[in-house]
Amino acid sequence: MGQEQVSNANRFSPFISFSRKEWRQLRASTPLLLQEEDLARLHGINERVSLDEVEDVYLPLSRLLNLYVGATQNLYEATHEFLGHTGTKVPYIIGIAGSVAVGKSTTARIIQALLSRWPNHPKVDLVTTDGFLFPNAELERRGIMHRKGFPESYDTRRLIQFLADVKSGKPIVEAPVYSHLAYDIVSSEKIVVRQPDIVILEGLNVLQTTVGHVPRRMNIFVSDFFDFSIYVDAPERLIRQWYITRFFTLRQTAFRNPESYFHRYASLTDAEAEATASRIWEDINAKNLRENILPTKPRAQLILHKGEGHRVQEVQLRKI
Ligand SMILES: Nc1ncnc2c1ncn2[C@@H]1O[C@H](COP(=O)(O)OP(=O)(O)O)[C@@H](O)[C@H]1O
Ligand SMILES: CC(C)(COP(=O)(O)O)[C@@H](O)C(=O)NCCC(=O)O
Repeated sequence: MGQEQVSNANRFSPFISFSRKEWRQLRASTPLLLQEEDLARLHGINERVSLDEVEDVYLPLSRLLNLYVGATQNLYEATHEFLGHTGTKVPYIIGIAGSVAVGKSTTARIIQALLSRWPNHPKVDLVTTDGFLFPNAELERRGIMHRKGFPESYDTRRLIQFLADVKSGKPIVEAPVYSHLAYDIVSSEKIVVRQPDIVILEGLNVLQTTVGHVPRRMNIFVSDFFDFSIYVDAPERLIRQWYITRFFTLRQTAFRNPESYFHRYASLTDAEAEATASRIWEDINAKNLRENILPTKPRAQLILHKGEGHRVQEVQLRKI
């Protein structure tokens, strides 16, 4: 492609692309500096996340989100004034999508920690969509136990009801909880959302509008409730590697717990662990990525493109 064709392609793309260098400069006027305690908190989330990554990628992102939340809060004030002060405060909702093991939950927790430092939105709650998976008993009844994470394994109706309740300003809204240890929904536990300033909803499925190639029967989508959405992206060969590495870590940690659903994996040799993780990756997670997750990428408002070592190399922001 010649130079002119490249710039034409960019002109018609719905996204503006930033190299890491360009993106990090957008943090320049952020008054926020990271304090020792913030760093400790971020390392508590994931000790492998480097300070460079936080400063170059996540601080500019938190600045952008702060501006967007502030603009929405101003719009809300305008509507409130127009209606004669009858409205209730409703949370700003951010969706985070991407493959299993791409780093959605780490990204969500970093963003939660950084956003809660801004005075106009200190209360930031995090909800994951795994709580909205059908319980194992129901998945078994439907014969789809091997399809966990695929669109049909979620109670999407319930997820949409949850979001509708949060967005209508209901004072207390409950979300169900999934345990990776039990590999099932824990019916005795709930996450309680009490009108926070921001809700981050993280999960594979948050930008989906179809089940496979068939449009969903409901004409309302999870993403209809989002004020902003992020897709965490990386080449499949890297995500596969991260999935296998995480499986090895779990073999030495969580799987050792006799209560773990996958306790039997704790005694696998390295070669067996590699083969088992590769098989689960190929049969379930890679398939789901190709068929149901990757096609939702262009629907996001912002895409984080990761490379080796989870380093974000490029950021794409949707033009308004
Ligand atoms: N920014 C990052 N830097 C280093 N390691 C990361 C980063 N994000 C995620 N990881 C690692 O990658 C793996 C997958 O991350 P996780 O957040 O659990 O993914 P997901 O929620 O998408 O399944 C984990 O082992 C995690 O420690
Ligand atoms: C629970 C998950 C479906 C992820 O759910 P999410 O929070 O993204 O909705 C996934 O982590 C999972 O367990 N998949 C099943 C295959 C596997 O064990 O990797």
